[in-house]
Amino acid sequence: MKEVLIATNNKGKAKDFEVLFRPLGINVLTLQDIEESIDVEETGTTFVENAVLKAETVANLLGKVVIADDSGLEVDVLNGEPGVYSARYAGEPSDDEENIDKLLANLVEVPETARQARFRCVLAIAGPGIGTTTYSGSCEGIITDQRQGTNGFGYDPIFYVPSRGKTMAELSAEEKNVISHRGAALAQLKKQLPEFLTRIGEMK
Ligand SMILES: O=P(O)(O)OP(=O)(O)OP(=O)(O)OC[C@H]1O[C@@H](n2cnc3c(O)ncnc32)[C@H](O)[C@@H]1O
Ligand SMILES: [Mg+2]
Repeated sequence: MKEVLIATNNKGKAKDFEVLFRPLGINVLTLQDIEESIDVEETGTTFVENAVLKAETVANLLGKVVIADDSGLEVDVLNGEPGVYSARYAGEPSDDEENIDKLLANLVEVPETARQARFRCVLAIAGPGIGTTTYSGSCEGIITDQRQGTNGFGYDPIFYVPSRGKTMAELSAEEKNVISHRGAALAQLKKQLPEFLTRIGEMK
C-alpha cells in the first residue's frame, strides 16, 4: 500500500487526511508515527509561509516527499484573527478548549449577523525532485455562541455551516471533508497527484 507522510503533530488533522486519502488507497502517516521527534517552529506570518516552512523542513530532514498543512480561522469582526495564530490563540502549549473560550469571550457582545468567519487551509507538498507547490481552500461559516457537537477538533464545535444547518463538530468526518477548507485544498492537490504518486510510492 502506498503511504504519504503528513508533516503534522495534530491528531485531528491526521484523521481528516486519513478519510481524504482512504478512497485513493493511500495510507497516512504523521510526525507522531516516525522515530524522529520533529516540531517545526512556525515563524511565518501567512498560511503559505508556514505550510512551506513545515513541508520543506521535514522533507529536507527525511529526504522524502511530504505534505504539510497550515490552517486557521479568520473572524471578520476581529479583522481576521486568530488567523495564522489559531493554534496558539490562548497561548502555548495549544489548547483547543482554551482557544474556543477566548474566542467566545471576545465575541460576547457581537450579534449573530456579524459573526461571519472562514476556515482557511494551505497545503504544501515538497520533496526531492518535485520542488514545492502550494494549494489552498476555504470554508465560510458563522461563529456560534456556544459549543455544539463533539466530532472534529479545534474550533469545529463553534463553527456553524449554514448550508448544512450544523456545526462542523456535528458533521461526520466524511461530511466535513466534502465542504471543508482542507477538503477543498486537497481537491486541488489531487489534480496533480498522478505526478506525485510515483514519488509518494517510492517512500515505502
Ligand atoms: O502545525 P501542525 O503540527 O500541523 O498542527 P497545528 O494544530 O499547530 O496546526 P496549525 O499550526 O496549522 O494551526 C491550525 C489551528 O487552526 C485550527 N483549525 C485548523 N483546521 C481546523 C479544522 O478543520 N477544524 C477546526 N479547527 C481547525 C485549529 O485550532 C488548529 O490548531
Ligand atoms: Mg502548528
